[in-house]
Amino acid sequence: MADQPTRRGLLIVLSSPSGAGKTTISRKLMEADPTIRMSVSATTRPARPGEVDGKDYHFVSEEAFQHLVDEGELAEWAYVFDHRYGSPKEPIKDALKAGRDILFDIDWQGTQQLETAFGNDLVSIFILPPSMGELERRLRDRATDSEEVIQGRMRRASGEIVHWNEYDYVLINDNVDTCLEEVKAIIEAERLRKHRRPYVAELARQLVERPND
Ligand SMILES: Nc1ncnc2c1ncn2[C@@H]1O[C@H](COP(=O)(O)OP(=O)(O)OP(=O)(O)O)[C@@H](O)[C@H]1O
Ligand SMILES: Nc1nc2c(ncn2[C@@H]2O[C@H](COP(=O)(O)O)[C@@H](O)[C@H]2O)c(=O)[nH]1
Repeated sequence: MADQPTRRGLLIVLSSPSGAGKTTISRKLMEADPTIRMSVSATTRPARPGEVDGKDYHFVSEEAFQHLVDEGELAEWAYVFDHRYGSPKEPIKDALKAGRDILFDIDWQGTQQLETAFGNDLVSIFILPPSMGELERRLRDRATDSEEVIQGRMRRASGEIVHWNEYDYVLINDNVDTCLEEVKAIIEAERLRKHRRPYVAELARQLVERPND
């Protein structure tokens, strides 16, 4: 059989209120499927203990972030919890061209912007916590933020959740392993969609037009 053209890469977006488990699920997903790369965001928020510059985020100053915006180097950006966060454009273009999938851990504002820019190449997943009480427990148990920051994130949780219906899929992260399996199933199915596999349409046409070949 002739070489099959590479399928188009997918932009996979995970959003949720802070603490529902996006980062946990993203890490496990990339362990399970190393072909998926994480989009490393730029942010003006200070690094948490253990976070690595260039791996978890590109930690930049306000001036450096503004420069990225002015130079058009971000595919989307937004203010989240009083800091600026944005997704670099270049790795997205490279991934799409190479037929690789790229994973985003971003909020609803960024998702709307990527939806406008990349439409058909985007799959968006919203992750709900089982309850607000459990969300607060997870933020507290994570032990990465001050009480003030935790309270701020809890106050803004419903402002994020209210956007659930703008997403293609909505999952409940009660059990991490179950939620991870659901994310994997979504990605598997989305990779098989016909508009991402041009050779399927080509084969179907050939089978109809030249059934005796
Ligand atoms: N299903 C789960 N059950 C119990 N704890 C969980 C579950 N999923 C994640 N956690 C824990 O909840 C905490 C928050 O998870 P995580 O950091 O992945 O959230 P997040 O959505 O990425 O938050 P943020 O938006 O602030 O980055 C972590 O300590 C994580 O280990
Ligand atoms: N619109 C964007 N949102 C982003 C981006 N990177 C992260 N985020 C979201 O910010 C909050 C807080 O993250 P934290 O690491 O400080 O806990 C969370 O909801 C992320 O999804 C981005 O590039 N663009």
